[in-house]
Amino acid sequence: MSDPIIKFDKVVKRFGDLTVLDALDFEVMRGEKVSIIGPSGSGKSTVLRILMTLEGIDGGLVTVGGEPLWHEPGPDGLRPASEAHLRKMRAQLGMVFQQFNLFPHMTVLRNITEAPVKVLGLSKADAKLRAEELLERVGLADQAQKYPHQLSGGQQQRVGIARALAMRPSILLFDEPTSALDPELVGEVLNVIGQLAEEHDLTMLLVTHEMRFAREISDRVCFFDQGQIREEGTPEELFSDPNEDRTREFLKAVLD
Ligand SMILES: Nc1ncnc2c1ncn2[C@@H]1O[C@H](COP(=O)(O)OP(=O)(O)OP(=O)(O)O)[C@@H](O)[C@H]1O
Repeated sequence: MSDPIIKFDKVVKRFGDLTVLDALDFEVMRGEKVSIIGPSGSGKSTVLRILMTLEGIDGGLVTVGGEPLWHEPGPDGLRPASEAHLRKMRAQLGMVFQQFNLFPHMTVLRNITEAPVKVLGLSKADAKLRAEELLERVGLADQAQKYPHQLSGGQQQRVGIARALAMRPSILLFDEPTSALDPELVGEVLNVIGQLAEEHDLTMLLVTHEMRFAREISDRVCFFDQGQIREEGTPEELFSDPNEDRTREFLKAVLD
């Protein structure tokens, strides 16, 4: 775990007058499981959306696997990335969204096979095999022919996880994957994410309000505040013995 697979170097992100990321420095090592916690509006989801190439940046450099994400080499140094470069870089990342974002008019199976066929060029038969294995893994082998609206939120989110994994990303991003779920459905989704966290090679970056879960599965927890990492450490350090008053206040508010 010595090689940063994700690196934010003085990254600035603004929405109009609002500076959401303020010269953010942030690294994730290959295979590391990192949770991002922090108050609402502190820029946590923005970090994931930048990595997923859903939002651009206004300054600094993001690298993924050692290559610039939002830039590519040109004759006079780095220039803004082309769509082809973004597409190539995006292939390393998968994202699980808060609102599942499944295609409502496609069956569960098709939701999972669509991108491997269209983007990776897999044959339909191979994509189906891959999808079936993944459905087995998330405990939904018998739901392949259903449509999203026929599933519970927890089941839909497990399809969302299978769909992200079908692209075989080396980095998996989770944006508050349980916050849209009824409380009784949270556990089944956390179980699946917890199993993935045991995979040595997979890098995971998780934005979550589930503090107990973050504590259980993470190698490192980062407390975000006002577009910067205010404090970071092992779960033990951050949750049991935070250094910063701001971290203590936040934890007190969310854990009480
Ligand atoms: N597309 C956008 N246009 C304008 N403002 C935005 C946009 N996306 C995010 N913001 C603002 O940027 C700030 C950071 O948003 P972000 O979603 O990253 O926060 P967050 O820490 O993930 O919060 P939460 O825990 O509530 O999801 C917020 O103030 C948000 O309103």
